[in-house]
Amino acid sequence: MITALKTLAIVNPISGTGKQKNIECLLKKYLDHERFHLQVEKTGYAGHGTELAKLAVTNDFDVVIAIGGDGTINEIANALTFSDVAMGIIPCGSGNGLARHLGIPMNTKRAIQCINKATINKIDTIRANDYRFINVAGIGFDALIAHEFAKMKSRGLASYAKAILKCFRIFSNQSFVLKNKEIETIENGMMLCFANSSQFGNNAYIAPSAKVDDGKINISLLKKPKWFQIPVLGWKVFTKGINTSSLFSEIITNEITIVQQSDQGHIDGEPIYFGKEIHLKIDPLSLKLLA
Ligand SMILES: Nc1ncnc2c1ncn2[C@@H]1O[C@H](COP(=O)(O)OP(=O)(O)OP(=O)(O)O)[C@@H](O)[C@H]1O
Repeated sequence: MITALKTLAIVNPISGTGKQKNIECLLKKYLDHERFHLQVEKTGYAGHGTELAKLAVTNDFDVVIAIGGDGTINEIANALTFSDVAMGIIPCGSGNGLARHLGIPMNTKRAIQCINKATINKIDTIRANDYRFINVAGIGFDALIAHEFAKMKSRGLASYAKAILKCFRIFSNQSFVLKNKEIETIENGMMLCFANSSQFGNNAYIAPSAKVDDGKINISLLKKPKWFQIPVLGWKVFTKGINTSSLFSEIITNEITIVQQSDQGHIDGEPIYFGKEIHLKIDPLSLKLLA
């Protein structure tokens, strides 16, 4: 007899636009209960996902399913990295960058059916000072957007677009120092992104060649476009072609130190403070993923 995998589903009730309201019914109906012995918990506050996932590790769970967006996934991944517990994903966020990169369906029923057939593989995680992330973090313009977006009353794509427009008007290029064993350079740009996966979310590709299991961090530098360059740049971002833009350059490495002018940053769209100096290091294949 095959024993069912001890599984905890962690639902973020405030992520995205509320697709997860019906999640318990859908899990009951479509999850393979012979393969997964399921318990469901909801997060009650920011950071709760990490606490619940840590409990799952100490209580010998086999799988934790993150139900939310990249912020929820990141909280859970932080607790599961270097453990034997695998993370599954049912995307219910606003951007769902990692889920889209991994090809997980945005439709909840189909995402559950994918989990039924999924296998366990390992992916990289990235350490940035005291933080760890698995999708995309950054400094500069996108960090400012994350801080601005956090102040807004409503989430979703329209609010995000509003935050982008507001920040674009006030933001100018910054200088970033990048140094490791191979390079030491000062670059001017609008933003510097640290990518494990290829996209921010909503199929906005900032690092088209990034892979989550290659042991590398893709550092993408984007210079501020002139207003007339925005339509083409936007089209390139959403068609995986940003690497053909003259405003884009990339460093691919496993470890690097970056010095910025501000102390702001973001991880998977959540505003944080990295400080002026950021040490980035990849931890190859440090997280088990059920996908
Ligand atoms: N009950 C809660 N109340 C308030 N905040 C919460 C609660 N539970 C979790 N959170 C926080 O909500 C944040 C946003 O969630 P999440 O990133 O999953 O959704 P999203 O921003 O809509 O999606 P995406 O990141 O894919 O764009 C998480 O970083 C988490 O810390």
